[in-house]
Amino acid sequence: MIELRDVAYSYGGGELFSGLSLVLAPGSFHFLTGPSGAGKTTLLKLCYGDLVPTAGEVALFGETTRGMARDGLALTRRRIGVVHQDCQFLDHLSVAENVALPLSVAGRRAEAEAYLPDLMAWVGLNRQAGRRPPELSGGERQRAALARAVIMSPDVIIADEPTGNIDWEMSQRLLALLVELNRMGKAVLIATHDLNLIRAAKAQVAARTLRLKGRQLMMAGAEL
Ligand SMILES: Nc1ncnc2c1ncn2[C@@H]1O[C@H](COP(=O)(O)OP(=O)(O)OP(=O)(O)O)[C@@H](O)[C@H]1O
Repeated sequence: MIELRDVAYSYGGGELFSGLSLVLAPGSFHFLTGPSGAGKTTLLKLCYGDLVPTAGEVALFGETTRGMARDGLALTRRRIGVVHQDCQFLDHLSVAENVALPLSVAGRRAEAEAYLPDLMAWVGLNRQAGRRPPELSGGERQRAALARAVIMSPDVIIADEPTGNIDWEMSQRLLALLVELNRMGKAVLIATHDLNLIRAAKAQVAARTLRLKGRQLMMAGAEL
């Protein structure tokens, strides 16, 4: 579904990484780790077409992102749900309206209304649905961001440090949701520093751990 072939990326200075290849198959579960600044967020952005590689190719559902027209890219991106590191919301809208935003923007407001109650219940936020985003705790924000990422029924979920600022219990809850999505057949890719989270996940799913270090992507050892 997502394939990186011999990819390099540079923001203008030296290359962050090069010769990097990766395939995210349907139903796969990957973690991405590596030191701060190694390029994890950059790699995720390449995977969802927010950045185009400076060398090599990224193919999303069989189509390379280089030269993809804006409309085509926007349509393809609907098949990838992204939970961003800072998970920003529109503070003048309710939590439920924020979660429904991708569907509303796509002109599918009726579907959003039909689907929202179940989705809010699934992430455990029914009681918070009418609140404004600034009233949410860190863990609630992450779950709202996950709900927003899955409302378009994407085939792939990409999450950047989803448990960065939340406690262990809440991390476990978020992980359980991601595992459930994976069991429904969705490919999951999570960038994280949290080795305990990776260990907890490996007890539940066949997750692979990729490590970005020294400009290269490696499969992490069995100790993780
Ligand atoms: N828009 C940008 N312009 C120039 N340099 C950038 C830009 N975004 C990121 N960088 C640089 O690229 C490098 C990799 O950044 P990136 O955010 O991908 O790393 P990361 O592994 O996700 O880090 P962290 O774990 O701290 O979130 C860093 O040195 C960063 O300063």
